[in-house]
Amino acid sequence: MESFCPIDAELGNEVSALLTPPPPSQVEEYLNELIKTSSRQCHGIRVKHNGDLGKGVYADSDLKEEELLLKDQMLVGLQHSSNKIECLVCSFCFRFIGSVELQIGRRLYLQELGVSASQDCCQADYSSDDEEEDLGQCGSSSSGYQDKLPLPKGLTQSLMNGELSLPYSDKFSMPPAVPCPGGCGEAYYCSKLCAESDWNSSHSLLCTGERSESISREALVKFIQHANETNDIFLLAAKAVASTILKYRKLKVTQSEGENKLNVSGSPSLSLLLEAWKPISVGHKRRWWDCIALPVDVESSDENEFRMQIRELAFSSLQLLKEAIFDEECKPLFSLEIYGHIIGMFELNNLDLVVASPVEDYFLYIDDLPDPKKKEAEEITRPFLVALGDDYSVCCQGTAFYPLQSCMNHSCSPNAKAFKREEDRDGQATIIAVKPICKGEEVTISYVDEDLLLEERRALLVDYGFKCKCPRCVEEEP
Ligand SMILES: C[S@@+](CC[C@H](N)C(=O)[O-])C[C@H]1O[C@@H](n2cnc3c(N)ncnc32)[C@H](O)[C@@H]1O
Repeated sequence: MESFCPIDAELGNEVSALLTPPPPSQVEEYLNELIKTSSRQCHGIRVKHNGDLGKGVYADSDLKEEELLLKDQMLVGLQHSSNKIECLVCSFCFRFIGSVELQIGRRLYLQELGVSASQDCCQADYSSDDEEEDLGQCGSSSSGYQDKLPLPKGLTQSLMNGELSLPYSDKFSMPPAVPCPGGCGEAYYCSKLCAESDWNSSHSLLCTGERSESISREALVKFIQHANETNDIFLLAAKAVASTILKYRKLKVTQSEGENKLNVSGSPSLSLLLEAWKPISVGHKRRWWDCIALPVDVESSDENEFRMQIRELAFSSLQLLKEAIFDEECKPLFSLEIYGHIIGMFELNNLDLVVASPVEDYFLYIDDLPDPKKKEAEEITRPFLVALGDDYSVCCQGTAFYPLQSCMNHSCSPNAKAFKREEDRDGQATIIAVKPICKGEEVTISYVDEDLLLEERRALLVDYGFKCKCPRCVEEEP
């Protein structure tokens, strides 16, 4: 039987007010204002509605091939839980942090311990000004010893604590790891600014440390564990809920101070909540369990049951989140309808978050050194390379919602693409023109690999809930 969410029944009007998309003119105004903010580096584009496909991005001037169109800052993003073992990045901007030695040492150390994604792999102190290691807390030491060539005992620790430095690693310097001010020992940052920004935007509610502002740290740990064991998209949904609650509280303080009174109608708390919810309200969304594509191993006769199971999973996650960060004034945010639509929005819009690893650059640099420098350096670096194995450098991988990039519609012969250049070493989305684009033309990207055949592309686009009818698809249709 379907689980019943009492908040959906009790606050049906508030929930539907939150889920009703704002009028197109308001959406365009909000998004075009984002384009104007200088930090986004937008060039010659704007968002407007197109009757059939909802909103889209259009060229506002003639654009050249390879021109940078947009560097979009994420609204919310996360590094996949499994990837946290592979690399240490800033929990806010996703830049690599620490040092080449720390990146390599930490990865080998966790590999040796056999730490898996669902275990806590981040509970070590990497802060630059603290010499003392805190390695004892780091995961299980029971099993899963790597099949790669292990290093002599103590070497990985020497790398991690800075006793051992690798040749030429100073050419690949990274910002020192700043620990979370809340004391969770899980989040690290590239700067105090990123730590503060994350704290203020969502982490103060989602931190499991002593300074956490959640209502129950124990419940929060259970919520995080459940997400790590099932689907880490729940962690992203929690960020969206937490950031809305924190925005609501800030708006309330501003209003009570009498500054900048909001011109709002209806009950004050709903009006404030709608304002706080605005960044999410403009995203295209459907319920997660309605829009998620049926996995290939699920028979179509089992579709209803599959969708029901997804709904139940979301319900379990929501109950855990509610125990951890519930706020009576923001109660509608804890309805299953809202939770399902937030995750559905990620399903339909998110872009993979990828940041290249400086560890790869480091080993390539050593490989390119002239002899005898190369030989000397390799004598020291080779054992580490061998211990790391073929996948010696792994990029940061995650998922993020980008407010402007998510307005770009799909084409199987797109005129733009998401493409990280050499200098793009953080979690922002970079969109580049791949053809000249004329003023007024729609800017499109491909949601799937364009080199696939029509049927393969169509199968993948089912995830986004539409059948592509771009000129290429029409032409290729038998
Ligand atoms: C990332 S959003 C793109 C922006 C969207 N049009 C909006 O209004 O927010 C993806 C959704 O846009 C629609 N869409 C994008 N490209 C499309 C296309 N080529 N044909 C039909 N629908 C498309 C689909 O509903 C898809 O799930």
